[in-house]
Amino acid sequence: MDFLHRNGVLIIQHLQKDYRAYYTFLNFMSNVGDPRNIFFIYFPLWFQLNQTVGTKMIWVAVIGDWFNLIFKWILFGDRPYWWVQETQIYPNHSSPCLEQFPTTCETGPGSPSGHAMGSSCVWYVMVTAALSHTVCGMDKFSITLHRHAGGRGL
Ligand SMILES: O=P(O)(O)OC[C@H]1O[C@@H](O)[C@H](O)[C@@H](O)[C@@H]1O
Repeated sequence: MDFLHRNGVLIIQHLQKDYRAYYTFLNFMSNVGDPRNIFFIYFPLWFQLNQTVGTKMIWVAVIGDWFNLIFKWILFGDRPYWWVQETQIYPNHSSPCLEQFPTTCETGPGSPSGHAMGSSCVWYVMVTAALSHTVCGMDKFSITLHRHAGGRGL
């Protein structure tokens, strides 16, 4: 497990150091996908626009959170920012310094990440809804075009 955590810390350090320029963008994407927005924003909004997508959104929130809770009970994983303080693998107080953000300062088990699971579900529902809307719109457009061309005998 230490091997996994150690490599996780290396990846976090790499992202925090080399992708600092993308901080605003990544933080924005993370906040947009925040599962708590489902109840306050996405579900009411989508339910007005499209009931199927709205219902899908609420099911994703409920089932995703439930699975996350079960997996957290089973895995009971350490969070990187406390693991680096507790592990003995870094000699003489040489533990790496990891930057923390409001969403990472949680006190419960960290694995699997509820934020990552929830955000990917939110993004999946929104992207598939947007894609099917676009494809549907293009299909209607091509049918209209076809009829129009057929009516003119082209
Ligand atoms: O399990 P993680 O990754 O710390 O994420 C949990 C948190 O993720 C956030 O996105 C949710 O808004 C919080 O409600 C939740 O507690």
